[in-house]
Amino acid sequence: MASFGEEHLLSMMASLGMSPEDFFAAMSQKQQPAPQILRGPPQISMGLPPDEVRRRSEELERWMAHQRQLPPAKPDRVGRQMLVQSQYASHDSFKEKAGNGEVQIRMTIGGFEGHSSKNPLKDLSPIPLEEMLVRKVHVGRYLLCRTIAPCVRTVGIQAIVEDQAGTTQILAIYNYPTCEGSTPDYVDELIPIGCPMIIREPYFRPATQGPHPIIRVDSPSDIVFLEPSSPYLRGVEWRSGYHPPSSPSMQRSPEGWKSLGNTYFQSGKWFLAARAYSRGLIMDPMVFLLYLNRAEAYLRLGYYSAAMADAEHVLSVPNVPQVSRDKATFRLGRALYFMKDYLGAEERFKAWLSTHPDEADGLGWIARSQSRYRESQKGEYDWVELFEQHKKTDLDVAEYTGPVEVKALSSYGGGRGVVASREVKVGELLRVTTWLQVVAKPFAAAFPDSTGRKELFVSLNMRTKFMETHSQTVLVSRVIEKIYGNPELYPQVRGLYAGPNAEIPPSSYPPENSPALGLLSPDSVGVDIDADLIQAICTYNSFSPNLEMPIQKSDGITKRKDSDTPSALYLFPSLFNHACVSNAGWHCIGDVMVIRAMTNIEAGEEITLPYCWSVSLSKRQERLKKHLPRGCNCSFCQQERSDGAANLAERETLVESLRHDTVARMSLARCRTLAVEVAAAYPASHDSRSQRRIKPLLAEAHAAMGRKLFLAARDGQNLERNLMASVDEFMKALEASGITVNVPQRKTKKNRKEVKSYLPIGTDRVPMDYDSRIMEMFMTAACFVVLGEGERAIPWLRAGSRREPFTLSRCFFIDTSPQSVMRCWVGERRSS
Ligand SMILES: C[S@@+](CC[C@H](N)C(=O)[O-])C[C@H]1O[C@@H](n2cnc3c(N)ncnc32)[C@H](O)[C@@H]1O
Repeated sequence: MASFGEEHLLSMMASLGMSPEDFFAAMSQKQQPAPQILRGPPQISMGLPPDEVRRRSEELERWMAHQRQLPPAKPDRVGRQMLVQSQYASHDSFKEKAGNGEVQIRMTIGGFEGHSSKNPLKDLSPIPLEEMLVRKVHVGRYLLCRTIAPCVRTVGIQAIVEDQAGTTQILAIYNYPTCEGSTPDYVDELIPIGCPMIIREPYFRPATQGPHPIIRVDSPSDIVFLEPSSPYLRGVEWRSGYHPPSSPSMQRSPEGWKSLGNTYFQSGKWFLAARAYSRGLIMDPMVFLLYLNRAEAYLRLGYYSAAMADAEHVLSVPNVPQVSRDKATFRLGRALYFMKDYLGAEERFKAWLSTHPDEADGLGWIARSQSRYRESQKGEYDWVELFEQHKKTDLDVAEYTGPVEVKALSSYGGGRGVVASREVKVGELLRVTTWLQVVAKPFAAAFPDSTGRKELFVSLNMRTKFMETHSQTVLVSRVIEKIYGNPELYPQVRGLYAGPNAEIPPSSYPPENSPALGLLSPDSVGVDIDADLIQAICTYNSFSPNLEMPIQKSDGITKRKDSDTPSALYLFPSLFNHACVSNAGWHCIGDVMVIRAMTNIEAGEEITLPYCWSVSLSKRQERLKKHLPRGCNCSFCQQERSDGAANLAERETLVESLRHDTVARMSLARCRTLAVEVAAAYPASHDSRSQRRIKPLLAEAHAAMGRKLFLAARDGQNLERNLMASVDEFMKALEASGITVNVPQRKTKKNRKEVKSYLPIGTDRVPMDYDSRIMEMFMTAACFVVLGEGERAIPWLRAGSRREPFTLSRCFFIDTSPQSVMRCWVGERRSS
């Protein structure tokens, strides 16, 4: 029974539509203590400025350190009725908000006090809730409990559970498969009332966002949902009764489970379907149709090794009718395809086609398998076809790794890096045979989704003390789900660098083949997933795939439409170390990452990538902080620093003046003096005779000047003079970026062919800021077209549209014909 006070509180929470956790969090926010007293944790909320986020994170860290020193203690118990009623109120509110189509904004804290069990369930002994202590991981024990109220989607899933003795507690389950964006109805079916479960080595976490401790499960491998005949339920009695009120009834036959599974399948609830088929199989493992159906459900979920195992099982059973064998063969082919066994897949599709000669589907799959095999073996891609699909976030492409190998490089965090296994030349993809190329698909990815999102996450990453976007937040649970469904891939993720406080990973990658583990059933994964480790790995290895977007015309400036930051974990690309001016570069087409040489590379030379780029030294250091807490020391940064503090400070100021919006408002005269000021901030005495120095800020200044002159000409001011001056500035911009500008060749009878393919730029180096420089090449061409010198324009169009992926991707969005350049000029003039 709830006391009068409790009832009062209850009705207040219900009227506010708040769960006890939310309610107490809100209350403690109002009564936030002074930091030094450490009476309660600081509250982290959205919209705090970065400095304040850092300050509160540090305070939270101190608070947790203080908590760790305290002995474990009995929690204050909240009455059963109060918990259940407020959970129902939250559930109603959850349903109402979902019904109204409201986007649920959720905030969480990651990289902090996580716990995942590593001991097998068979070695654990039960513990009742009454014995569990706050601030303690109950190593060697397991909690048997069941839900007594509907579950509610919060950041994870919030449940109210009871143990056999009827003691109740709030349970928060994070990172459970298929929960992202789930509706109230789905959650009701995923974890129904009365659902019995086991929590391995439960952690009773002190409240961080409210005074109420909770049992917190971070890893889906720590929770085992029990089917009715589980040995862990044998002889178990529940003090509160056989079934909690409102618990759904269970199927009683394999056929019942099959038909329930089919109903789930038809409504796209593949996880629930796979679970229903599994329960049918527990009742009768001889029903091969349940394996066959489950294989399809696993395929839809992306649990490929499990799908393969089920399809293979059906094919191994004697006397299975041909129609089912065919289905199993086709499903096996698809599973193998997505497991990158393209030859195996092709074989299965051919076998399938032999019994279905009229089905076009089979031919399509055979062709896809053959293309993927070619790509994976030779690195031959149809780039144009790929760029055409650039908006997709799941391109059908095979991975390829060129002449590179992982080597122990002890000076780096993680102790490894990637080196060239033979000499590599930068150059045109289709002509040069010794190019470097790595093409990778993400292990898991999250892209901003403007349509139909039901929830928006923001998280505080306690490792970096930065707020993370929705995509960065959900990436962690997507990686966990991929491992859940494909446990044999876990070693490849676990072998990545997990930060300075984690174990040093093995020096080789990928790890030696360990015996393949499959998913046992949707309710039980055969591998212990360390959720905290995955969070760390995502922190130190994820990329933000810079989706290709059409270059938009506006003062010649490249603009992208992205408003959120996509986030993806790539496996092999995670092994490359950083250099600001690197010898290789990366970019993405859809979710496909392409890594290519930016300069010629010697055999054995380390290959580096830029993790980020900015012309500002301080901005680069700020962005690299989580990787390089003591700052980047690459040769380019060293060279920049050698210019001295005064020049660097001056350049930081000038970076601000060179922002595109500022330049757009600037007069031509001011822009000219700005270019002079920038040039002066690079002391000529530091220029090397043998090598042209890269001066990215100077490149920006010249490019800005060139654009100003171009616009002045377009506006009718000294057309010829301004266009020639504009070309001159563009040339200076290219040179400041490190591009060699070639003297045009004279046409003679002998070299007519060479002149036809002549490139006005050197091809031995692709600069960091190539995106911008391509624009200048096209604008140079435009200048020549307008000046009536089409012949001189053509080499610049050729230069800007070189047939290699980095440039091709840009050109794909631009019509590079002289007519189009002309049209663009006339159009801009009219609109101005
Ligand atoms: C994505 S991992 C790169 C591969 C890593 N070295 C490994 O062994 O797995 C990123 C981490 O490598 C280290 N690292 C990368 N570039 C570095 C650099 N230029 N200097 C020092 N450490 C670097 C940092 O510890 C960084 O957090």
